[in-house]
Amino acid sequence: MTTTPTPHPIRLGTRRSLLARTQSGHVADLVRALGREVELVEITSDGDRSQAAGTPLAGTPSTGVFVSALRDALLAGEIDVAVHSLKDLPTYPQEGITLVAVPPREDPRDVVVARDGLTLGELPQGAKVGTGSPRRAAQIQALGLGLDLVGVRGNVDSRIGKVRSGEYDAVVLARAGLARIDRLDEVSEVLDPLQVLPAPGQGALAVECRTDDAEMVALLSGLDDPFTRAAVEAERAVLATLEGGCAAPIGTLAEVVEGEEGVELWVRAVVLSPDGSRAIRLSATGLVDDAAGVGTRLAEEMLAEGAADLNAELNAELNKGDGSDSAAPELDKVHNA
Ligand SMILES: NCc1[nH]cc(CCC(=O)O)c1CC(=O)O
Repeated sequence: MTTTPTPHPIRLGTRRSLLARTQSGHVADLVRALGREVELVEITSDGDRSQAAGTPLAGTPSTGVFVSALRDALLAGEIDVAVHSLKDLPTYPQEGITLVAVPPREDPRDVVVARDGLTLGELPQGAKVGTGSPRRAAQIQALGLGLDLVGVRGNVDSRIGKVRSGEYDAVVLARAGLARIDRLDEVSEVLDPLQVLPAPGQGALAVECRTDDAEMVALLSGLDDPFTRAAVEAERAVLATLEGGCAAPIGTLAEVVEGEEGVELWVRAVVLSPDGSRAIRLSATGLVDDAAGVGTRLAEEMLAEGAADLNAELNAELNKGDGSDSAAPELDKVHNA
C-alpha cells in the first residue's frame, strides 16, 4: 500500500492592513478551493511600521516599500505566495519572481466619498477634495468645477474618516478597495472612465511566487484569468512606455469587448498636465493576444502627440521647490496611483 505524503500548508504572505488582509484572504480561499491548505503569514514593511507608529512620513511612501517587503520574504523562502494590489507593482519585472496569476478583476473605477452623499458636480466651488494621486487630481481639476484638490494620506478607513469628521468635503478612492472591505455603502458617486480613467491595474490582484518553485507555478496558474491578465498587460504597457518619456499623471483602462473579429481589447488612456489644463486622450483596439503591443502603440501615439511636453510642465512644477506641502499633487507620482 502506498501513501501520498501530506503536502505542507502553503504559506501566503500578507501585509497587515485591512485591505491587504482581505485581498490575501480572498486569494487564500481560491487556493483552498484548489484543495490545498493555506496559512497566512503577516509581513511587516517599513512603510507599515511608520504608519502604525503614527510617524509622519516624508511624503507618501512609494508603494514599492510594501511590494518589496513581500518579495523579500518570498525570495528568502519565508512564504510561498505573495498577494499585492496589481496597481502597486512597478512595471519592471523582479528577478526570481513570477507574476503567476491575475485573478478576475473587480470594477476598476474610481469613486467619490463625499459629505451628505454629494456628487462632484453637486459640491460647491472651493470644496476640499482629498486625494494623494496626481492622476485623480489632474482629471478632477480638468472637469472645471473649481474644486480644491488637497493631498491626503493614510489607509482607506482614515481617508473616509476625514470626510465624516468634516475635515474634507470629499475623498476619491478606488471602488475595488471599498468593495473588498465591504464599505461600498460609503460611495456617493462612481466616476465614469470617460471623465476619470483609473490607474493601470486598478481593481486587479497580483499573485506572485518564486520562478523556480515549479509546484507553486503549476498550482497557482489555475487562478489566472486570461482576460484580466490581457487588460492589465495592455495598461501596464501604456504606463511603461509613457514612463520612458513622460512623468505626468496617467490614467488608462483596457476592456475586453466583442469586436467584429471576435474578442478584442479596447484601451483608453489619458496623460495630463498636473493641473489638468492640458490632456492627451486616445484609445485603440487590438487583439487580446497582442495586449502589450496594443498598449505600447497607444502610448507611442500619445508621445507623438506631445505627452512628453506635459512632463516638462511637471518638472517645472516640482522644481519650484518651495518645500511647502501644498495641494500640489506630488504624491504617489512614481506609480500613478
Ligand atoms: N494606492 C493604494 C491602493 N492600492 C490599491 C488600492 C485599492 C485596490 C485596487 O485599486 O486594486 C489602493 C487604495 C486606493 O487607491 O483607493
